[in-house]
Amino acid sequence: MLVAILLAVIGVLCGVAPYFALAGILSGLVQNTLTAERIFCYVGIAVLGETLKMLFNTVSSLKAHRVAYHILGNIRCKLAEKMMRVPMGVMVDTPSGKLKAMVVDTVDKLEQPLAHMLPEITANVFTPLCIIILLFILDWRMALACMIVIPIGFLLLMGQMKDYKNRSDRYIEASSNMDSSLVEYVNGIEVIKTFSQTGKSFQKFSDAVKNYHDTTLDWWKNTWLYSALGLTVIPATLVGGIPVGAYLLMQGSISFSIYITCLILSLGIAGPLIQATYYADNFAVVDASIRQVGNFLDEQELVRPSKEVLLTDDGFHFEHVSFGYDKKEVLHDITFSPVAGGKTAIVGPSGSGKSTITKLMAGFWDVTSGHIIYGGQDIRNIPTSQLMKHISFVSQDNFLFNISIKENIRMGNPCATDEEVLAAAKAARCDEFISKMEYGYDTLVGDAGGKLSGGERQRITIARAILKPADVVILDEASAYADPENEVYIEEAINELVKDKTLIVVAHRLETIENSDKIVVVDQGKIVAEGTQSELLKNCALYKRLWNETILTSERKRGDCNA
Ligand SMILES: Nc1ncnc2c1ncn2[C@@H]1O[C@H](COP(=O)(O)OP(=O)(O)OP(=O)(O)O)[C@@H](O)[C@H]1O
Repeated sequence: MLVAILLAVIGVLCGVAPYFALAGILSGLVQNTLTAERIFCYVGIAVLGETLKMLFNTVSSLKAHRVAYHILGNIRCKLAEKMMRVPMGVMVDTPSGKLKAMVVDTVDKLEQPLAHMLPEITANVFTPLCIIILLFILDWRMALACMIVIPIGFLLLMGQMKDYKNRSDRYIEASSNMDSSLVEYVNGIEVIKTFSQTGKSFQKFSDAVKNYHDTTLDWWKNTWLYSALGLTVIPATLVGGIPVGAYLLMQGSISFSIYITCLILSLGIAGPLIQATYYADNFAVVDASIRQVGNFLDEQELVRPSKEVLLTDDGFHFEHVSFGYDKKEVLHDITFSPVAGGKTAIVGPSGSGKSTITKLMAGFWDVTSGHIIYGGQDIRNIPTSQLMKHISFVSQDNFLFNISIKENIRMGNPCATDEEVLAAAKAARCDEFISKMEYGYDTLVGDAGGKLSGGERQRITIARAILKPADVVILDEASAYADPENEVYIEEAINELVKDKTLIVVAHRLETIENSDKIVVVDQGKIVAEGTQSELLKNCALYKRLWNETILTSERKRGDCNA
């Protein structure tokens, strides 16, 4: 960047040459000393100056852009890395449109200032400075006369900086709101159409667009007068220079060539200065953008060590764990141990805290109090990457990346061979439907997305988990894909997944967990009972009620099928 600034300064200095050449021609003309060779020489100086100016500016701009895009790339990578380290809550609570706006648009706003502002502002301030020094060397009275309008013009321009910080904050907020409501509108288009919410949802987006429009217009309404006056006054250097110079000329205290040179040189002050004020505008944008990016980078992280620790076994233990997403506690003093090497089911009414328990095991959030122990260590003392080597987390959200199906499965174990990927897909009962696709395992998920059913997507994510050599499988059992055929396939896939592993399953349909080694019953964030199916049916009224509801639902379903 320093090289870019230096080159820009040299470029600007070269740009002063044509002014000297013009002054030389004019004073030669008036003093009758001009010859054809002199004219040729002056034109040569002017052309050379302009050419060098263009050359230096181009190289400077190239260098500055390279640096700027390097910086933008670094900021974006830092933001993406940060997303991996902040608690999941920060990611869940921030609309995806807002995150997109920050990583793409806010960071993009730094391109202009970085690539242009630093070299050009330096060059544009340096040139007028050189001209002013030259003017003072030529004649200090002419220098003052020419410059008298500049402070007045700047005072007028300063008027537009009134309330600048608030205005630029409002502008960035309005632009980010417009982005996030557009992303929300696009992501939710299916729900919007299904529930005929088109008008209401579109209204939210059009309100955001209107707000952006009003904010921008409001900004210009507040600044245009100051800007117009300032930009008219600053270039008017001749207003002081011509009369004062003429008077000094009549008095005989300056020569005609000094008079003409000063007037022409003074014309070179305003252009770069005005250009510099345009870039100065960017300071507030830089400030607001950096603050927004900085706030995210300063978000508190889940603190984990980087050095791997010794894990003695693959058993989990909850010891007096309490947790709340915000201030409201949702888990209260939970103590239990899933069966190592066996199957533990977590059951309870909706909203009782089952999924939250599993998310805490995967380290997505930190507990408020108490300890979650894995392999003899508090999970806060285990590096995330080490913990994740031991855990496969299969949630209801069957997220597939827009890469080939094969690569989606391979994410479970990047070192797996094609044969291993195929074996996992077969075990997860995916092979049949994948093979029927035109490009088979190489089909891009984006292309196949419309063709994949919810159950098929889930089986692909199970294949991914089968491939991962983890000791513990945490399964947030899906209740959504309950058509009989898929249900059978998914159950078979899950049975393959959990062979010889510790399984912790959040169960919504109790028939699938009746043979568990341990069933933990959760109600309103507390563990109310634990034991086997037969023990709980005897001792736990809540479990008995949930079981009866399950039986009733199954019978109703069977009745429907028979009918
Ligand atoms: N990201 C979140 N931010 C704030 N509150 C949350 C969040 N996720 C869940 N909750 C709240 O925590 C409580 C427990 O939710 P959790 O998802 O663990 O229940 P659950 O038993 O798994 O429910 P379900 O069976 O319906 O999936 C609920 O009151 C829920 O509203």
